[in-house]
Amino acid sequence: MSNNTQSKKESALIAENGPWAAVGEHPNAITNRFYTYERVQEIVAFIQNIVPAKPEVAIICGSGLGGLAELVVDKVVIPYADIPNFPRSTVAGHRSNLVFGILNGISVVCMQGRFHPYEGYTTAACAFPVRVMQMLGAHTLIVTCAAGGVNKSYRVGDIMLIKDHINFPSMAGNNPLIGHNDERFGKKIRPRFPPVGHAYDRQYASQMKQVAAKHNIELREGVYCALGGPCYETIAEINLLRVLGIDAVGMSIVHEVTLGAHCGLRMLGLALITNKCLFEYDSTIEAVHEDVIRISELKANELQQLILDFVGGIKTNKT
Ligand SMILES: O=P(O)(O)O[C@H]1O[C@H](CO)[C@@H](O)[C@H]1O
Ligand SMILES: Nc1nc2[nH]cnc2c(=O)[nH]1
Repeated sequence: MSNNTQSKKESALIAENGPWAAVGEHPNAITNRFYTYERVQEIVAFIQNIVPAKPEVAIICGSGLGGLAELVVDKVVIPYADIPNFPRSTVAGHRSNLVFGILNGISVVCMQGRFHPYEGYTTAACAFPVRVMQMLGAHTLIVTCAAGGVNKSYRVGDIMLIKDHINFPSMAGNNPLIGHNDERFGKKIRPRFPPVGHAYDRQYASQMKQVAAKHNIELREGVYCALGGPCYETIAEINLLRVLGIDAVGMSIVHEVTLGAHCGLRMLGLALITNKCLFEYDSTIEAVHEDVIRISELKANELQQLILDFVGGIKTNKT
């Protein structure tokens, strides 16, 4: 039996039995059972009925960064609430829309609002839209986020190109790929053990550096780490992260990039440093989400400029 036929059979069984049939399994295994290949296909078909054009680039907008989607022209907006089986964003600073259209000459889909594990979604549910966007036609994924600056030299408002990440939830056994490995996701056969050592595309990273230099925008480059949240970090945790060589901390991105790697997307990540993390016990400042959104919105223009130009470069490379 070919891998494909086996995947189809397993997926049909899973769809038939539903998530309740998986009681006792890892929670992400249950969610993988819910967002089967067929269910993702149904969502894709629903969207294609509304937007026949294929997006080439998928963009996930972080906290307070949804304004990027406003720059899209010839826009078609699909609220998550209208899409069967699509989750909703429940966090301030995240709208709940898929925005399709043209950004600097290239066909894009923007997630105006993402899902985080602390909202009660498993990492697999948080990340499954990546598969939807890939199946719609995207070959590139740009992830953006707000993050706390762990690196002592970082300033509020800095933009960090994500060189690599540390996926703490995954290291603790919470990876969105846990459960059935449906090899039909992605263009090629997708492995049980996908490599993520070069998840962030090196050519894209160097193109982004050139774009930043052109605009005279200082770009940091560093390692992002995701924790489960929703608490911000203790002082001891931040000091631990620093010892580990982490530059910025957040509660997103890593599960999205994991599914992106699994289905063969080229990826670029940008983190906006919205606050400096606490290092000292006599410090009186604490991170607050309202400040995170305020800083994101304040600095959104620069980030948008970088992405706009970068996306234009993808178009140029193609011609
Ligand atoms: O990563 P994004 O979605 O930008 O949001 C970041 O900001 C929120 C905390 O203020 C957390 O959700 C964290 O992950
Ligand atoms: N975990 C975490 N996420 C953030 N998102 C924005 N700032 C922060 C922060 O300081 N810590």
